[in-house]
Amino acid sequence: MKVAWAGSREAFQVSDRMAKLVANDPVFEKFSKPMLGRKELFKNTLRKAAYAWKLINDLRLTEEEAKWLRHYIDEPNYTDLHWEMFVPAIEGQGTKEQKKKWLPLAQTMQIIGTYAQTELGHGSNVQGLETTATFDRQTDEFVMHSPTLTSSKWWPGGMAKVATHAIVYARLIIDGLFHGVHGFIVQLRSLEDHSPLPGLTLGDIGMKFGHGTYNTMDNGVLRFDHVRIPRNQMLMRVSQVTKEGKYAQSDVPRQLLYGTMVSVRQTIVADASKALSRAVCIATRYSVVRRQFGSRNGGPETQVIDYKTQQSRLFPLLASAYAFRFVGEWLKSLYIDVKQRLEANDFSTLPETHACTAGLKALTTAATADGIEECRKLCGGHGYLISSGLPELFAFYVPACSYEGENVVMMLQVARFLVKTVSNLGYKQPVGTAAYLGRVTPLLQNNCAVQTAEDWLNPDAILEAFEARAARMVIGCGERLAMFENPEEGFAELSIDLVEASLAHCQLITVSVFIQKLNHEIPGNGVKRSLEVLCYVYALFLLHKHQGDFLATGYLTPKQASLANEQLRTLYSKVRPNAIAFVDSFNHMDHYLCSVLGRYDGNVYPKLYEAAWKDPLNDSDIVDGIQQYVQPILKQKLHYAKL
Ligand SMILES: CCCCCCCC/C=C\CCCCCCC/C=C/C(=O)SCCNC(=O)CCNC(=O)[C@H](O)C(C)(C)COP(=O)(O)OP(=O)(O)OC[C@H]1O[C@@H](n2cnc3c(N)ncnc32)[C@H](O)[C@@H]1OP(=O)(O)O
Ligand SMILES: Cc1cc2nc3c(=O)[nH]c(=O)nc-3n(C[C@H](O)[C@H](O)[C@H](O)COP(=O)(O)OP(=O)(O)OC[C@H]3O[C@@H](n4cnc5c(N)ncnc54)[C@H](O)[C@@H]3O)c2cc1C
Repeated sequence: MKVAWAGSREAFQVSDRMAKLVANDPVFEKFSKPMLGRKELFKNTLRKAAYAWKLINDLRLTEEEAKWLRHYIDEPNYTDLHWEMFVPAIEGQGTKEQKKKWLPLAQTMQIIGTYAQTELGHGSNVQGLETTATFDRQTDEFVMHSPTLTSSKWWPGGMAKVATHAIVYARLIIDGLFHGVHGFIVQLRSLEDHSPLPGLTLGDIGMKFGHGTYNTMDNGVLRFDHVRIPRNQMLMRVSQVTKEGKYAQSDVPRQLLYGTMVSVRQTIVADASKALSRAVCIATRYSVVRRQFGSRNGGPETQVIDYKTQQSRLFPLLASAYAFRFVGEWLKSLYIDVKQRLEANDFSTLPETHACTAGLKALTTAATADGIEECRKLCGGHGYLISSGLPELFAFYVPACSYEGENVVMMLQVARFLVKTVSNLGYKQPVGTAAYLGRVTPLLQNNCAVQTAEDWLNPDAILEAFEARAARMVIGCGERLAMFENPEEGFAELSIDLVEASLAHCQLITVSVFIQKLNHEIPGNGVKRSLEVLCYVYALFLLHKHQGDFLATGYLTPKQASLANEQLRTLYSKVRPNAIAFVDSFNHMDHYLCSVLGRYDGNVYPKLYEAAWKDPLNDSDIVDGIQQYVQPILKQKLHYAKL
């Protein structure tokens, strides 16, 4: 199962080696992080990042190994933006000459970059950005300027204190004409003494949610006061500006300007299963250790994992972690394929890839963030302790619902893709993830054939149910949209339904990828049978949660919906004996989990007790402030008993 989770034996070995490297090195200790102040916390992160870079070079780690190393260090920092956004932006949007100049500098970290798109006034609406890049023909330069307060760049990670360079998105202006938003490589700091270059105002935007998690990142603010950069620092794969000031667009579609976001959204989907599996591992192990009620004749109480209600909250999350792992793997292969096509100037699959990355990013991050919080509740009161590992994991993860495309905004992008697909149905056969929309007639006409709970243990029945629900919701939206004279007005009016239809479409993708995975790639019958159980749990849990959709579209009868729920209960009993094995298969080490409740050895209570004594408040019996503020209250003799 560890191999099935990792994707291959080799993938397992690489990640396992890197997990151990990090866990066994005292530099990467992280348990004390929540006790540090912001400055200490930040310096500590800089120290770890520098040491990691040294390890990467000394040990000659491959790109894959380096990624795992950074992952297990488990602290967001400036290198995330450098490797995941700055470098890919140059790779995807730079010309050959630009790549030749900038990539070697970035890949050896002689320069450190960030991705400066969002502003104080605009994040989602990229076309609304206000920073200007005005071409000056006399000097062959662009003048970068922040004309308003709301045009201040706001959020870019690593920008406040570390990055030497940024890809800055700004409105291109030539001779007073606006030519859309483009990316520019801008140097921010001196490579000699790290001071901000003239004309730039740079700073940190302040503390973020949670203490020891995202505050290791220096998210920054940046303002330009007429800062000049050479013309050849505009990323020019998509559009070019000549020294005469002529604006030209190559036959590469404009959407490629958004390519870095497609790349990172894909990574975010691939990473969702890491965060969810981490929370599920903690909650499952603790649910086996924790006992409440049910003691008979002085025997042990019931392990909380044996309560059906606990199972009904925990096991769907376990199944979701596996579903997200597989859909992440699948999306990565879709992305690699589109990347190769784009390099060969084949842009045909870009719209579908954009819809998949946007929609699955929204689906997986929302479910993961909610899932981590549910795992915290599944651990009862102790889940609220920092030492459970869950509050910090939640604080770290939850911004994924907003960054890289706010989730609802992303679902609306999926909706645009679906509406377009439906409106083209007469003359363009949908393919890939939308192929089912080419079979609307049977999907709209045939209803579910399930008659017993057993009938739900059938991948074809499940797939058809999810296809019929999504098709009926998408087609329904299409029909209602057609009644509006102005399509944009209609889209806005129906946006709630469109987001729900998009979610149905994305859930269909996750369910069908899970089923495909079982059909083709699982080594070993035991592993395959166990994963089949999780696949059914995932699908039937979604069906139960969204049964309103399945009923309202008329595909299911109430009886069939209740048979699905009955089957789900039976499936939970099948998951229970393997629950610990399922979570051990994630191969998460104690160092990575950083949780007393999720310890591999289950030695929870003595370690919880021990961890409590490490709190700085327990350094002495009488702490600072008691004499000054508590003793006087105790000693005063007030006339009235109550204030
Ligand atoms: C403990 C365990 C691990 C935890 C893991 C945590 C996760 C970490 C994972 C990975 C590490 C990565 C490190 C990164 C850390 C995060 C840092 C965050 C960075 C950022 O947030 S950067 C800023 C991101 N900003 C956005 O995403 C903005 C969102 N807005 C947009 O994308 C767009 O503006 C828009 C799509 C909403 C609208 O675009 P626009 O106004 O231009 O107009 P449209 O008319 O709608 O679109 C035009 C046209 O283009 C198509 N389109 C849009 N986007 C794309 C795209 N990306 N690719 C291809 N095509 C695109 C759109 O569909 C339209 O097409 P049609 O004209 O309809 O054909
Ligand atoms: C931790 C973190 C790190 C970040 N790192 C970076 C970075 O490195 N570089 C960078 O450039 N940016 C970064 N960002 C910024 C991030 O990309 C934006 O915050 C994100 O894209 C969301 O945009 P917004 O803040 O403008 O949200 P808004 O769009 O203002 O969202 C507010 C609300 O409005 C709703 N809404 C907006 N538009 C619509 C619409 N059309 N229809 C319906 N509802 C709508 C949303 O659903 C949401 O509920 C980061 C953000 C965070 C939280």
